Amino acid sequence: MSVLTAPDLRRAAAWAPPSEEEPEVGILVRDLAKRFGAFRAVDGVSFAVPAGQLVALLGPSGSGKSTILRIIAGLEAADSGSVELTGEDATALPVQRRGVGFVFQHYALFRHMTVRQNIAFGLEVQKRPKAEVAARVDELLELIQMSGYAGRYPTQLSGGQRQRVALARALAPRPKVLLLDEPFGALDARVRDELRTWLRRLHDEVHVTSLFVTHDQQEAFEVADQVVVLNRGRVEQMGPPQELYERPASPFVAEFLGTVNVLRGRSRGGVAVLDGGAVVPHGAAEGDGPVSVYVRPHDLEVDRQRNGHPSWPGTVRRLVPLGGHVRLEVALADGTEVRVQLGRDRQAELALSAGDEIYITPRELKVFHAAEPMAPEYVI
Ligand SMILES: Nc1ncnc2c1ncn2[C@@H]1O[C@H](COP(=O)(O)OP(=O)(O)OP(=O)(O)O)[C@@H](O)[C@H]1O
Repeated sequence: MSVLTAPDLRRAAAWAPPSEEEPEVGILVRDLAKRFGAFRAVDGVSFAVPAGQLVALLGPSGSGKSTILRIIAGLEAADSGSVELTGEDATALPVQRRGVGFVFQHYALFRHMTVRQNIAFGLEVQKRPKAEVAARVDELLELIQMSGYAGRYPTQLSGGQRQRVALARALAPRPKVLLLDEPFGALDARVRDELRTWLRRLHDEVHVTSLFVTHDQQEAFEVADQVVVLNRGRVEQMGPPQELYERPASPFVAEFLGTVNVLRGRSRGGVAVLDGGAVVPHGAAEGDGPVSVYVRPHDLEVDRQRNGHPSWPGTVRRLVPLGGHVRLEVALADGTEVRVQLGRDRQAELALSAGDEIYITPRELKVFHAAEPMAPEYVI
């Protein structure tokens, strides 16, 4: 998380927008590295944000997200690596010449300025003609659906409204790229949810290349065209949300993106034998040795009898009704607990209750070799 100061913003807003056509890559970072003392906060990070896309930087706390964003903005200098913004090498450019707009969680609006004055701020620093400023502010007020609030002060707004104004203020000078650092992090869950939907719609209208930092997987999935997953200052994987979810490149990505059952076993000749004795045919992990099998709760089918496919016998320990589906907690033969997500209709057919003996069949699973390096699958 970062805190921007008023001088930071003033410097950034002095940038004058270019008029040339947009290139294909909005943001390109190559081999970025940054240490704080002996600690490697960013450790060889490369990724590209295609022009006009909204990309999320997703990772746990301390994975280096904000540091990367600050390096792209020019608020922090990298030890090595490069940053290109819309095709131009920006590595050595000062913040005011980068053409970036920021929205940060903890950067409050200027309290002594009205909504209109806050949005106009960047344009006034650029000394734009008054009529142009007024027209642009009106346009943005409409875009953020706050035309009726132009004369209010920040203290007279809700948290969600303030962040909308912060976004309009960042967009006013038509930045090349927009950088958002947990912009909804301080808001309550319901408002957060509304603002995500709103941000996605807004982005579909303005198409400004945007990089969005979040530690919340659901937020990244709802808002972003693509997600860059970070872990300990390194990129684990990048891709469209569904692809990451369905084809995680590492155990970290599989575990970070939603609930997953992890079963241990040994692989030999393309077949894994789990510690409990269950057998998993696969072709995924090369070689023999210890493996971890990752399977999502909704990728497990349940039957009362063996169904002809390799299945794992287990006992239902608990059923938790969760509206549209039921969560089963199942103990396998060796006592391993597995979570299964069962559709309401399927539960109506099976009428399961605690203590029932069942067979579960994985539809989809991913096998990782214990020795498999957690290397990113993609590198620019
Ligand atoms: N100025 C600094 N001096 C020393 N250490 C720092 C500094 N800035 C960041 N760090 C450390 O670098 C690591 C990465 O920080 P960063 O803020 O980039 O992570 P993050 O993924 O954005 O985390 P969060 O979601 O908690 O903000 C953290 O361990 C942090 O303590």
